[in-house]
Amino acid sequence: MGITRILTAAQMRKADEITIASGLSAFDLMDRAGRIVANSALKCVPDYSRIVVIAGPGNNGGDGFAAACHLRKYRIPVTVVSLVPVDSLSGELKKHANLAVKAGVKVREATSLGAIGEVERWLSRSSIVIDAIFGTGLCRGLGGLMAEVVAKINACDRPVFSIDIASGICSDSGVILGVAVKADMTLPIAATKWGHWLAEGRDYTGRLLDVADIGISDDAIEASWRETCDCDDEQERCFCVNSASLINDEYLKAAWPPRPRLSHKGYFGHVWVFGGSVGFTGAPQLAGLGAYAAGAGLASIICPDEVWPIIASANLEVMTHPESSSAWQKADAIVAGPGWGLERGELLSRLLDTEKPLVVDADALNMVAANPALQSKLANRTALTVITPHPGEAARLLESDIGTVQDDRKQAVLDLVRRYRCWVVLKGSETLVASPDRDIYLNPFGSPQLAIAGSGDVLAGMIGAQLSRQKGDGATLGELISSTVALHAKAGAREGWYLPGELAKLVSEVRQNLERGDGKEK
Ligand SMILES: NC(=O)C1=CN([C@@H]2O[C@H](COP(=O)(O)OP(=O)(O)OC[C@H]3O[C@@H](n4cnc5c(N)ncnc54)[C@H](O)[C@@H]3O)[C@@H](O)[C@H]2O)[C@@H](O)CC1
Ligand SMILES: Nc1ncnc2c1ncn2[C@@H]1O[C@H](COP(=O)(O)OP(=O)(O)O)[C@@H](O)[C@H]1O
Ligand SMILES: [K+]
Repeated sequence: MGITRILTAAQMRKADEITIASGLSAFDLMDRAGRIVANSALKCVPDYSRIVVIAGPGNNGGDGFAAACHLRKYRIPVTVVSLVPVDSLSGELKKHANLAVKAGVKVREATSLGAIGEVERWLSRSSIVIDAIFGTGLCRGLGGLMAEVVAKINACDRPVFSIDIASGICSDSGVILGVAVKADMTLPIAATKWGHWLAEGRDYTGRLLDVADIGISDDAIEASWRETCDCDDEQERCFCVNSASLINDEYLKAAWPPRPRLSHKGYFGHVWVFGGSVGFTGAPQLAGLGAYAAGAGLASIICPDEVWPIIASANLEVMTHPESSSAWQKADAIVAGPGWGLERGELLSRLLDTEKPLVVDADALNMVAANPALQSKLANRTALTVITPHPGEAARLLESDIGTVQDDRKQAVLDLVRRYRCWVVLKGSETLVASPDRDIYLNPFGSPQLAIAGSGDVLAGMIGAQLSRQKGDGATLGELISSTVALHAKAGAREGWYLPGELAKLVSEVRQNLERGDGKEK
């Protein structure tokens, strides 16, 4: 399984340009896209009945014509409904339209609202509708004829197969630009786009098929990231995406290799959780359980003296010390914040001063958000640091609001990196992980079942476990942190209701399956 890249529209255009400049023609790219669309769509057609392609004015429409042509090779009856006059097409679009006609594709035009009844009739005769109206070139809200056609597609009760992205979804933000096709499946061309994942995009994409490889190389994609950065000063001001990819099962395997037979608890690291306060005695315990679930050898809690007896007596597994203890100085990694309250700024400041790998979570983030001195310490910390805000905490850290964070999560995660210069885990549906060098990893796993108080505490402890055993096993930091988010999400997506403490158990089951290498994790 290769890496699945995530691109913006500008990056996709740049990667196309680079590929074309290297000798692969735009005609061939479109032909390859069309062939893969045809083969994928055929898998969804029950018999050799008619396929209707709705083609828009740009290259997405061109992919539609090319697909129609390839479908004819299997003698499938195909109608292309062009939403612009076919005579107005030019370049490779025109060539593919001509080839489609030659191959026996019925080409019809619907270029004004008066034709909407016709469109409805063609749709009713199709076994599957291929949406080739707009791809990454959509730049403004749909209106008039285009909007009416989209409404008819959504009402036609046929499976809808979108080429590249559901028409009407902004490929950079996932928001609906006026109206959008509600696809049953989408075939991403050359790479996934942010719009498949963000905002409403994920719901409108339907099943996201494997990326169609049309010959745009990884090198071209990496160059597109570099060449679409328009910052003046790479060192100081640049906060464009350096790379973006989906977290996949390979990351999980890299992060949890088989346990060495001669290993011991020290090998897997000792995580220390700083947290707990009156009313919030469970949070550090959940983080401790999370640390064990992700594979830590030892987990301990340091909590305020007044809650120490409660936390210490509530569990056997996680060692518990009052704040006066200095045993934590041997920690392999520290998790600060779960249930800690807002009165622990001085201790947090000391932890920021250490060279220990540190996860800053929950109330520790709230203290940072309220205190410029802590902000500066966090931003200038040289040791490995991960912050794990949910959207509310992210808004506080950015002096913004939750709506702004959620409307552009990619930008929010980059803004957090720019400001705090550390690893960022922006939680929520489709959690984003970003490195200080602005490599972004998107977590496609999970379930709204995770929206339960305490599940974030479990995750913080899990990340602590990964940081405490970074000595191990050859996985990169990006793999370690993003696979931890994915493991938590996979465990949380398992059938049935669970309490956050039980989530730790589910995490440990998925993790053990990975370590055994028996591939049974679901
Ligand atoms: N080099 C190529 O030829 C390749 C093209 N590809 C396909 O091409 C697509 C991108 O093609 P384009 O950049 O031509 O973009 P689109 O095909 O998405 O559409 C752009 C056209 O739509 C018009 N438009 C935008 N918003 C509109 C609105 N709201 N109402 C009416 N018209 C609107 C624009 O003026 C432009 O003419 C990709 O999504 C992919 O499907 C890929 O197959 C990769 C290779
Ligand atoms: N709708 C959702 N879909 C997927 N994951 C979710 C959803 N809502 C919450 N989560 C996950 O659940 C966890 C909640 O963390 P957080 O909000 O910090 O909770 P708490 O502080 O109560 O532990 C995060 O890992 C988040 O990504
Ligand atoms: K489309």
